[in-house]
Order: sequence, then structure tokens, then C-alpha cells
Amino acid sequence: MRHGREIADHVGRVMNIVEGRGHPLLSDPHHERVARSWKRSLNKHSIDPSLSSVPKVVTAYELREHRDRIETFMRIAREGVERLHNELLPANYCVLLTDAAGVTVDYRAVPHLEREFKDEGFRAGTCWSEESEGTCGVGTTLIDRQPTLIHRGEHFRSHNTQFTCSSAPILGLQDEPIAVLDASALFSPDARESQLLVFRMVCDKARLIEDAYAHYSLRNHWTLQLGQVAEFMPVETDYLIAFDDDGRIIGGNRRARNELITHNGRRAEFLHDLFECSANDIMVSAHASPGTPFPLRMLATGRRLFAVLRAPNARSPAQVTQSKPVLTEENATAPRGFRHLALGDPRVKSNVQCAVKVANRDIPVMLLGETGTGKEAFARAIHDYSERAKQPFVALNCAAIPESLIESELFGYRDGAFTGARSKGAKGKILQSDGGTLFLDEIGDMPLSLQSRLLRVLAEGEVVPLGAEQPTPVNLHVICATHQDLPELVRQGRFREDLFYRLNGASFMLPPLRNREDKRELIQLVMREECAAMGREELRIAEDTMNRLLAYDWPGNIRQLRHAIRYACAIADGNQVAIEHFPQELRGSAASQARALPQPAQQQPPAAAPSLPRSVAAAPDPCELRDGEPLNEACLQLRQKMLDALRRNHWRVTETARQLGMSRATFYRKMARLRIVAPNYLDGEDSVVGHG
Ligand SMILES: Nc1ncnc2c1ncn2[C@@H]1O[C@H](COP(=O)(O)OP(=O)(O)OP(=O)(O)O)[C@@H](O)[C@H]1O
Repeated sequence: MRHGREIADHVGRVMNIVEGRGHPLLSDPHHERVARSWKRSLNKHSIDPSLSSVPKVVTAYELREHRDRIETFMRIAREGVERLHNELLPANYCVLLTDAAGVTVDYRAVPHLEREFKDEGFRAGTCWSEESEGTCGVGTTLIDRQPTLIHRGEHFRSHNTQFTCSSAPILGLQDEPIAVLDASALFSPDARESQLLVFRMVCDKARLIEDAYAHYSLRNHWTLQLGQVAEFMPVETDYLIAFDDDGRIIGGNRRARNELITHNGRRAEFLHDLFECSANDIMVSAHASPGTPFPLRMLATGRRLFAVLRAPNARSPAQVTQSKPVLTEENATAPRGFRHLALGDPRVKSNVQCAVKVANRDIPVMLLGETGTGKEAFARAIHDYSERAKQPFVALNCAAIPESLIESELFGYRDGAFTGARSKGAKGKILQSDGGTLFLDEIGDMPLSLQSRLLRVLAEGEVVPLGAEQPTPVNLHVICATHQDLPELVRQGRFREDLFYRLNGASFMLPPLRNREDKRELIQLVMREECAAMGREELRIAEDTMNRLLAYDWPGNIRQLRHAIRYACAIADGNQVAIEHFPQELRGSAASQARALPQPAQQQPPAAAPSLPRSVAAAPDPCELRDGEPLNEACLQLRQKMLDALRRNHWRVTETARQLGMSRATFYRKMARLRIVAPNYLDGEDSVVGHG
């Protein structure tokens, strides 16, 4: 109950302001806002400032209607409201969430003060709009769409002049108010400053809820989550930007709308209007290291941010095929999942066109091509495009693990199936990929004895783990890959013919890098990815270096390209990557190949220093090959011998070279000449390709 004297003083202050007799507080922008609100309350809403009745409460039926209208939002907001309530409870603040009409749809009381708050009108259903209450935290926030602290005598109605209310708006994607979050206390110190911390807490929680709802509202689009510090990205969204398959900006959270998307009064339409790269580049960077923040630079300001890309929530395959294909350049017509692979090479393009047709037909796929041509990347793209995308993609490289282990790796085993088995058994790769895709790399290295067991899995859709008696049903899409000539292995009796036909539902030959027509685009793309990963976006490839990279024959294909570029980017000091920054085998070879390229005399690169001991380098080599020349019979035999020995030794080069009576350097040189590259390009002391 307010005393008559207090009410009279309050009304006197209000009238002084409203009737323009001034007040010292008016110099402050906050008090200017309060004054404007007081004027609205009196002149527009015709509210009596002396009124001391409790606020209006809507009926239970009306409250249900108010809640129903924002049911989903309330579900998302609940966590934020709860957290604020828990934080402020010890200080005797109640927390409320109102809708855009100012009606309290969610209310958290202070248990030991519940009656007092209720008597003053704090409860579910109370309407705190400015039209009803005059100046108050919620009402003035809704009108100004700004966080507002209305402290004690700043309220308009005398009934509310003991309260302190910190309120913050929660806006939708079009800046329309959805709700207001508010924390109020019945009693507080006189000084307004005593409330600034609570005010800050309310603003932060309102932002948290608004961002969570923006994430939800934009879930069916591509979204970029952006932040200033990579390490903060997983826990806090600074900016959120959504875009469509064309790279056109759909919207974003409030900070992104105000600070990024609209700059100097102009609204960016596409991602490339905003960043120094295209949507295509962003897709590629994100694909290279899923879930890891990658750097992006703002076009207008040069400011660097970190980004994480999130794919749209699952769309039906029909929607995916109808959705306009992404991006601007060569790959504009490639379907989702394949865009980073198809950069303009006609063979890759036709592979992609065919792959999308079989992706959802459960037709086994066989991928052929030299090592490092991107067979696994292609297999993943098929999986990502297919309806199985949300299920596991499980890969097994049959050449990379000893024969004796393939069986348990693939089929799994029950507890105690063999000596050394883990006591709880293990789910093999086949069962791990149940519902998804099993990628069998280097299928030509699958031991004959296991080929028949694999055939049974494919034919009968069930697997019997080692030591188990009963088969377990399994549903998987098998994609296999090999760089070997499988029909030849079939002829030699090393690969089962029936398994070959079972696996070969649709086959795709991935071209070697040296024959790809989009070699330049691939080099640029890998360069961008590697630079982004190192945070060295300023690095560029000099044109003469590019020519030499284009002329090199890349026996290890895209894998070798990626490693070479990664190495060069790490070595280069300035802004340019030059040929001397690349690994030795590339410098030597590129130098000789580049001689054929027409180059202005002054741009001739310096001859690369020979890397091999003179005696070895000078020795006549029966396997000396010119660019693109097929391997002759002698070379093929030596290649097979080296490959067999490498596999026996699990690709340990030093050991293999020793067994074959060659120095390590000679062995490396022959590997390069004979286009042998390890299935997994190992790093470290025994790396199969030495740099330097
Ligand atoms: N289109 C592409 N664009 C960029 N990078 C690619 C592309 N295709 C493959 N890569 C990269 O090349 C490397 C080798 O790719 P992947 O493992 O798919 O080749 P592979 O043919 O399966 O090799 P292997 O036969 O030795 O198993 C990986 O680092 C991959 O990221």
C-alpha cells in the first residue's frame, strides 16, 4: 500500500515532466526515454499516474491462448528462464517471460515471498504492456525494442513505484518482438546503479534465448556460426548467418543482421558480398575439416572471424534434388555432397551425375583409380547424398591391416572367441555400419578365405561374428575401391569372380590428377583449404610455380598434392609460395617437365639442386619414364615386387628397401618413378615420401 503523500509526490514529478516544466534528470539519455514513455502513458494511453490498483490479469482461457501462440518458442526459452531464476533466487528476484503483448506466459516465483509478489500482481497471466501499466520494464522494452531498467520511481503508475524491473527484448528474425525476459524485485536500494549487474544478467540470458531460437528458426538452411575467437566457438554464438544453396543470405541472428549483413546502410545479398570468398570456398573449407572453426575475412572491413558450417536439417531426397544447386562457378550444377569434388573435369562430372542416380538404390558401388585420386572422398559423397547420410560411414582399408586381423576387424567377435580377444568381444566394421555405408578400400587385398564370408554377408544380409553361433541381420550399402586390376586378379584366381560381380553393381573410374582438366582449380582449392587451416590466407602461388605444378605428373594424385601444398605453406615465409618451397621430388621433376613450358627467359626458375647421391642419380635406370609414358614390362615387374614387399612390411620403407638391397633414397626414387604411393601417406621417420 502506497501512502497518500508518496503518491502525491510521484504524480507531481510525472506532471512536471509531461507538462514540460523540466527535470534535472532529463539530460541523461535513459531519463529521456523514461520521459517519453511517461508522456505516452499519460497522453496516448490515458493512464492515471496516481492509480494504485494491481495490474490486469488475463483469464485462464486467454492465458492458454497466449501460451499456445508461442509454444515452440517457450519450449526453447524455458532453459534460459530457469537458469536466470536459479541465479537470481538468492537475491529475491522473480523472473518472468512475457509475450509480445506483455502477458506473462512463464513466471518463476521466490518461494518464501510468493504471497507478497502475488499481492503486488506478479503471477502468470499479468499484463505488463505500456498500454495497461504505463512506463514499466516490460512495456517500455516492447515499445523501444531495447533492454530497459525501470527503477522504482521511474515507473508511471504509483502502484509500481517500489519495484525494480530489468527487462530485455527477444526479437525474431525480422526484428519483430517475440517476448520479453524480466527480473523484478519488490524491494531494492534507492540507487539505480545497484541494479546494473542484474540488468546485465537479464540482457545476456535474453540474448542466449534469442540466439537459440534463431538457430532453431534457421535450422533448415545452411548456417555459418561465426565468432572472434576459435576456442569460444563451441560454447558461444557471436554471429549466425543462414544461406541457401545459391549462397544467398536468408537471415541471421540480431548481431549478424546489425553488424555484418547490413554495413553502412547496405544489406549484403550473397555470402560473397560479405566475405572475401564465395559460398563454394566456404563449403570446401568446412568439408576439409568438419566441425573445426576455419577463418573467414570480411570483405568490407578486412576483419577476421572464425566460422563453423552446419548443414540444413535432413531434407527429403526429393527436396534435395529440387533444391537449386549451390554455387556460382564450374561446380554449379553438381548435387549437394559432391560439389567440392566436381570442379570442371568432364569425367568427374559424369561420374557424379551417375552416382546420384545409384546412391539411393542400394546398388553396390566399385570405385577404381590410382591411389590418392579421391576414391574415399567420392565414397563419402555418395553416402552424404544418400538417405543413409545420418547413419554411420565406416571405412576399412584391407591393405593397411595384417591379413590375420582383417577377419576380426570386419566380422567382429564374441567374448573369448580367440586368445587375446577382448573380454567383451567387439563389433566388427560390418555391424558398425549397420544402416549406413561400409567402405572397403583396397578390396583387391582381401584374403581369399574372407572373400567367401563377405559374399555371404552381401548375399544373405547377415553376419556371423567370430565365436558366435547365430547370424545377426545387417543392412548396409557397400562401396569398395581398388587401384588394382580386379578382372586380372579374378583370372589369376586371386579374387572370387562371384564376389567381383556382387560388388560391381556400378563402377566409376576416377581420373588421375595429371589427366584432370580441372587441375588448376583443384590446386587452387587445396591451396585455399590448406592456407585456411593454417590461418595463412594471404599466401598465393606464384604463376610460374603454378605452371610447374600443372606440369608435374603427381604419381600420388590429390593426396600428394595436398601434402606438397601443406608442406610448401608451412615452409614459405612471405606471401608467396614458390617452387623451392615444395618437396624435393617435385622440384626436381617439375624442373625437368617445366622446361617444355614456354616461359619468358627472365622467369626461368633456378635449377633445382639434385637431391640424390651423384652415383645413384647418374646411374642408368631401366625404369626411366617420360611424362605420361606407360610402364613397360620390366617396370611393372619391379613395381609389383616393391609393392608386395611394402605390403609385407606394412609400408615400412627402411625395412623394405633393406630387404630389396636398395638404399632408402633409391627406393624413394623408384617409388616415385613407378608411381607407388602408400595407401596412407605416413608421416614421421619412416614416411614413405621424404620431403626436403
Ligand atoms: N576433389 C578433391 N578435392 C580436394 N581434396 C581431395 C579431393 N579428393 C580427394 N582429396 C584429398 O586427397 C586425399 C586422398 O583422398 P582419398 O583418400 O579419397 O583417395 P583414395 O583414392 O581413396 O586413396 P587410396 O587409394 O590411397 O586409399 C585426401 O586428403 C582428400 O582430402
